[in-house]
Amino acid sequence: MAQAQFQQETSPRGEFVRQPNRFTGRVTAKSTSAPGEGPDEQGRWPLESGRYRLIWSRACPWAHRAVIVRKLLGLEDAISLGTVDPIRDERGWRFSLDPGGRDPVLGIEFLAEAYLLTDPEYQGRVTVPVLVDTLTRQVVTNDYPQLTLDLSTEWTPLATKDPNLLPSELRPEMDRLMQDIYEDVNNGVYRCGFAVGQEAYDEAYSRLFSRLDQLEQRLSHQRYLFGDHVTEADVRLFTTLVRFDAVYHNHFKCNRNKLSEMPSLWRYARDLYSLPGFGDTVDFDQIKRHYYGTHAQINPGGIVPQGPDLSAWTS
Ligand SMILES: N[C@@H](CCC(=O)N[C@@H](CS)C(=O)NCC(=O)O)C(=O)O
Repeated sequence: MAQAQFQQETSPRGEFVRQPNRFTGRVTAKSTSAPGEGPDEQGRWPLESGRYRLIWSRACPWAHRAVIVRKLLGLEDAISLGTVDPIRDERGWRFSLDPGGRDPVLGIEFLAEAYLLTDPEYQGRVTVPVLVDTLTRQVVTNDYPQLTLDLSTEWTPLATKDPNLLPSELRPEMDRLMQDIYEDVNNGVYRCGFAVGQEAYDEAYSRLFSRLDQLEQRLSHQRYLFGDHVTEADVRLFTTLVRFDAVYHNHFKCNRNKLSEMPSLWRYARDLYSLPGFGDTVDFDQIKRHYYGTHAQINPGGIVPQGPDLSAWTS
């Protein structure tokens, strides 16, 4: 069997099995801690404007969704944003885009510093997105699915916009659809790309395209996943779709067809792209350089392809 990109996260059958999210702290107005204090007995950090810093990579779909939701909710002043270099070196994500190579607020060079300060025994991958407490430089959470749900629900007192991304009457159906989209599409493209067994790849590929066919059908008669209103489910699907033709189709072998060959999904993704918070947070150059440049088992030479032509996203 071929060498896996992430040995620790590969099953004996060659499937990619994503590591669990190590840090699961939550920021909420329900915390009984005073401002400036750490989490209360139930692990709840106090809600404070300007205290927490979201770290993202422009390349990463999981981090991208947090940045979109933060913007849609108008939380930019409440939660500051730090950006890592799309190319990791052997020490992982680094702040080499910042002057002096350090995050200007946290003062660290590598994201791993915050992880190890919080858990000196941490041995997993150091991932984005992550919410960091600027007072202690401790990681609050890298639990990206909970993070965006909390932005919509627990951060309401600091939000300056109310896009209603999680309409309560739709929640049960949204949760089911978001789970299907996670398994087959968001994580499905990684299960294709990081599979090191033919069967594991075939299964992930078939689930990915069956789910995309289903979504194509759904979107043939409605503008967004839940009608005329953008919800968090759209944010979650968008961050994978916008990377599809640029990287997943080729680099992760998700190549039955391009997104641009699925008319409803293509119309839908470009519609979202045109909305504030979506297209203006996409950086195709960093996306391509990250994927093609950092997965040595998949693309040993690190060559970043010139194509495809992405101009249709904006035309
Ligand atoms: N936190 C999640 C997902 C987030 C994630 O995988 N982010 C990627 C970027 S898209 C990352 O930070 N990878 C770092 C690495 O692979 O070393 C996980 O632990 O699997």
